[in-house]
Amino acid sequence: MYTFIINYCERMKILSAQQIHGWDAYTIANEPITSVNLMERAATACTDYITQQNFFNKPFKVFCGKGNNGGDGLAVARQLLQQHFDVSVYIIEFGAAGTGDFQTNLQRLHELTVNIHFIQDEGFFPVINKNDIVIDALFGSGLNRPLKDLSAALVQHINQSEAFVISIDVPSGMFIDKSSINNAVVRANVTLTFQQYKLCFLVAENAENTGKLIILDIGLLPGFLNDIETVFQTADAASIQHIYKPRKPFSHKGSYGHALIIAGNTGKMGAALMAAHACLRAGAGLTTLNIPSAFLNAVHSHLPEAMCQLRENGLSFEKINAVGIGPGLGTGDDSLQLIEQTLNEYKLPSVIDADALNIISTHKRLSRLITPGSILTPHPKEFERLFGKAENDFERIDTALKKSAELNCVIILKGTYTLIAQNGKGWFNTTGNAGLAKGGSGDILTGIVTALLAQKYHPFEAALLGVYLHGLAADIALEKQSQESMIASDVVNCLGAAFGGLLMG
Ligand SMILES: NC(=O)C1=CN([C@@H]2O[C@H](COP(=O)(O)OP(=O)(O)OC[C@H]3O[C@@H](n4cnc5c(N)ncnc54)[C@H](O)[C@@H]3O)[C@@H](O)[C@H]2O)[C@@H](O)CC1
Ligand SMILES: [K+]
Repeated sequence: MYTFIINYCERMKILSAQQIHGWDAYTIANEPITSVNLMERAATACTDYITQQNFFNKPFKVFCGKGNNGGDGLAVARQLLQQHFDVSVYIIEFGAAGTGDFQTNLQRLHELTVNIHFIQDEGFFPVINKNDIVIDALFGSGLNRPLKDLSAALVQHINQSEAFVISIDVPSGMFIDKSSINNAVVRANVTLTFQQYKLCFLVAENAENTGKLIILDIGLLPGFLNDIETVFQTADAASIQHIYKPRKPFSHKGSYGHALIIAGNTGKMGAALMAAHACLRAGAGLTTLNIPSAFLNAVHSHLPEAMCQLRENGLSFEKINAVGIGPGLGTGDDSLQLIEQTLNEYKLPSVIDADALNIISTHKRLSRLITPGSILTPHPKEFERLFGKAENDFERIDTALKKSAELNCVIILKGTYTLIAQNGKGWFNTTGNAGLAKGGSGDILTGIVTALLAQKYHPFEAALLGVYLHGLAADIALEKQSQESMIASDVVNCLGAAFGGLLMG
């Protein structure tokens, strides 16, 4: 089994709604701190953020439910009033009593203002002006069913306004760990969430509703995380540093492996060049490109460090430590043959990308030939061609976890927060930026991960480190480029600084 276990990254676990609740309770019991004081700490973190923004004394309209998310909203409203802001509070009324901490905060707020309104039906909705700042504290991690009736109408009312919206913990109506597609969900400009990433913030389908995500530290005790099992984690600098193996002074090119990149075809030779360039820059001892002979001169003039195998002469895996196959290969019969031969003859893990994945999608029998430990690097469209259409991002992620276990492979599902799935568990990468949304980015990722495999990183480590470095290099490229102007070669040229960044943490 190619499962690789990392357990030194406790604080990056992604929790379910129930576990989040458990973490609050653990902190309350063990710090110890009262529940209402923990709420005060969460509210203070929100108020501090809000008051540091340039809202130029605009009026605040704070919308609260009657759970603890609403309690946060009431505490924020009080703290803003204490700082002399103009604050009105609106509480959605379902007839039931609020939670204890909600009631305590309501009492505290009553001592400061009478500007508190209960919304019993749509007639009570206030006019929301363009100039208002809306604080959305209707529902948080306790949401247990889609919003409907009055609460859905209120969310729609907020969304129809042109006001700037700040959601506390989560945009109201959004589920923490499952899809909220087609539900009524607040469309926030900023979401102030507590302590950790939540799964809902890592998927593209929620991006428009989340707006800018700010993670506020509210001092939940890290000890809780030691003993809990999660399906997902994020990869942080500390975990990546553990993976990274610095080069040894008494080493030679043979110490770092020989990578073979099988890529490129007429009209798409750039993909092969970019993958090989990235492979060289990511540290492979030797890099060989398998290409049609017509492009030999192009490779020698652009990448003199790379060696070439001529495709017409067949494939050779002699002394090859890692294969990367697919970028710019095309989907013709010649490529099908190349892939079939690679899957049949090469018995170490490979990186399988782009057209190689597309060919496997149309010749499903090939998936049975994939060597255990191989790394598949689909973007969402390639993923769907391989494994079927998903109803939403959460379903796609779930399929990636299942397929990684079934095929005994690592699956890199590319996206803003790329998922690295292995044996039913998932890691999300947090480096990178929208400058990577461009042709060539995938080709260089294949080159980087192939180079790391050649250097004898475990496939899961190669995937995690490769994706992290790829994103970090893109972040560093922003020092000289914009997200618009950045091209894949800029990212490759920043790999040196990215490796350097690993050492600094
Ligand atoms: N001490 C704590 O437990 C802390 C909790 N915090 C806040 O507490 C929130 C979680 O609070 P709660 O667990 O009380 O939950 P919420 O405040 O998210 O709301 C849950 C309430 O709404 C009801 N509800 C759920 N779905 C509904 C729907 N679709 N329509 C109508 N009503 C619905 C539930 O039955 C429950 O009464 C977090 O998001 C966070 O904002 C923070 O103050 C940090 C500390
Ligand atoms: K909320």
